[in-house]
Amino acid sequence: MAKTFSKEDVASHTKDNTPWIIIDEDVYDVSKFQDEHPGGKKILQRVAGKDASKQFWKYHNEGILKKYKGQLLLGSLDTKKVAEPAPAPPTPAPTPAATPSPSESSSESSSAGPARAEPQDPYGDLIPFADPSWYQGYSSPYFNETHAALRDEVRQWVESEIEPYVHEWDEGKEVPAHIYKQMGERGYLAGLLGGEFPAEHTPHRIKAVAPERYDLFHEMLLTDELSRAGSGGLVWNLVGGYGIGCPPLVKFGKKELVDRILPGILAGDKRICLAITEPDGGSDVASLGCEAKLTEDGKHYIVNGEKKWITNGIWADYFTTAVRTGKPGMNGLSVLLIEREAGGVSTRRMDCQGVLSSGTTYVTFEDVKVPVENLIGKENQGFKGERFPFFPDYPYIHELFTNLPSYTVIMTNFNHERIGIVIQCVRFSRVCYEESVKYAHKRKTFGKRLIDHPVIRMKLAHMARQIEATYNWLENIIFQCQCMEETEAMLKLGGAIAGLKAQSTQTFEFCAREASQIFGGLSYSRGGQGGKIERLYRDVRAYAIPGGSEEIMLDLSMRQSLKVHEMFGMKL
Ligand code: HEM
Repeated sequence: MAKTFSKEDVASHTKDNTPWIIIDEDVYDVSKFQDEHPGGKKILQRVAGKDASKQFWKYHNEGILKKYKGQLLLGSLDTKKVAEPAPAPPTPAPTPAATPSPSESSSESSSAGPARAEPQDPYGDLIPFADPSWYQGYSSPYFNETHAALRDEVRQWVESEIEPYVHEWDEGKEVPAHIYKQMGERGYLAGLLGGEFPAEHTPHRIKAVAPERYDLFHEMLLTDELSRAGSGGLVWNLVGGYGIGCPPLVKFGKKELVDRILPGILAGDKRICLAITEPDGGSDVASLGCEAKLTEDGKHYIVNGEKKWITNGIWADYFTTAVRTGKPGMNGLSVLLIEREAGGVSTRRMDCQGVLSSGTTYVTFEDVKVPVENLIGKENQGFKGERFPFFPDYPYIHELFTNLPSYTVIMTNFNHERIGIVIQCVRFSRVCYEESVKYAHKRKTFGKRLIDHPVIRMKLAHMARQIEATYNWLENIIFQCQCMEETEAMLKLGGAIAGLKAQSTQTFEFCAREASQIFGGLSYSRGGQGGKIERLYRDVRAYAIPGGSEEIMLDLSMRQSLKVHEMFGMKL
């Protein structure tokens, strides 16, 4: 049982005698901590023996208590009421509303019209717009009890083992290896491949949801809840290289190669990244020059070249790499799985503006010998290849495929990557907004709380409207992806996803800026109450530029959508 103390007990622990303080009816021993307290020793001593809750909340947020509780908490006041036990989790009784995820609903039920959706139990802090509306007692056709259980599973992990340390990790430019390992053991890596849960390749399972019920909304939730830690560096460390480097291997790699290396990757023992961009070529992939020459015996490629801005490259064991195997242009590119242990692979960390713990890397390949079995997809068809022979029964789609450039290994990856970016940007925007709402309720200027100033409410309102608009478009896109075959989705949704990517990065940039104005100086210095905002502000460019810059995305969104709808019979 936790220890209890009377107010008199605490009062006897003053500055001269092992100082204790009270925060929210809990008792803390700050005697050993006072010398290292970043706010100063004297300020702590002045409240020694007293209730310091008011002063504490003025200068700190809840993350501080989570971080230091283990070290400083002695017990509570004997007057503190014991918290009611948490209500039992809702029984997973499938209601028509909350249950059928799109993949589960039959064509019969869909022809009967949408069922009336019952809301799930409210979850989280219930600050309006700080979480998706289905967390807060509003109905949704997309989420059932398995989604709610996964949300809680990830949130608890992030709040206890990640969020309190994210600032240190960002400053140290690294996330401890055991966190990545847990991503594997908890089944989260396996759940981030953009499709079915790969149960045949890993013994690891996600506790909250069985593989056969796993869908794209679960995957969305994983990334969303991880992003709540408020660090692009953290999310990119954990899923940045894997989320874009592994799907091409799984979808287009030879069975022997996949069977040999995928289980180690999914377990979190080995790391993989995607190596496309070069010092001389970003979005213009046709100009890539990293060369792979077939040996005379036809058994190996010899790879020479440089890659730049490669997320996770510094820690990667495997590099899903775009190489030139043929003539100049899009038709001479292939994708090779390069293994670090082959030798000739060097990696150097790059110094960047943001996402500091993500390990942005400069990679050089010097006479690296790669077995031909490591070719992913077909030679010279890494980007552009055979026409897709799908949908013969649907002439308009078939025609579409034969009229547009066909997309292979790398192109199929883009939608998945961009949706991941969108999910992160929406949550980071919510973090900026949520932190601002909380701070605006405690900070006073000119005799009023910030929230009581109309100009501050106006800022919050503009943040919220953009967040909700972006998020609702995202949900719709995830639903469409779930209803379509992957190749069809890639083509029909590519334009919308590109537009949404630009929408999300502009929303993120706006929210980071407005939050920073609300926090003032606290978001100009690193760490502390405005620490999340300062960090996210630096991370913005890492979202607006890679994965297709805003300019390219907006242009593509119109070009591709117009082309697709022309095929549908668009009337002008
Ligand atoms: C359990 C007790 C406490 C712990 C663990 C603690 C911890 C910290 C930490 C880690 C910081 C660095 C900034 C941040 O990360 O937010 C900080 C700053 C500060 N603390 Fe505390 N603190 C405690 C109690 C108090 C109390 C009771 C007061 C006031 C009476 C206080 C006043 C301050 C001030 C003024 C700052 C500087 C804020 C700034 O830079 O804007 N702290 N504290």
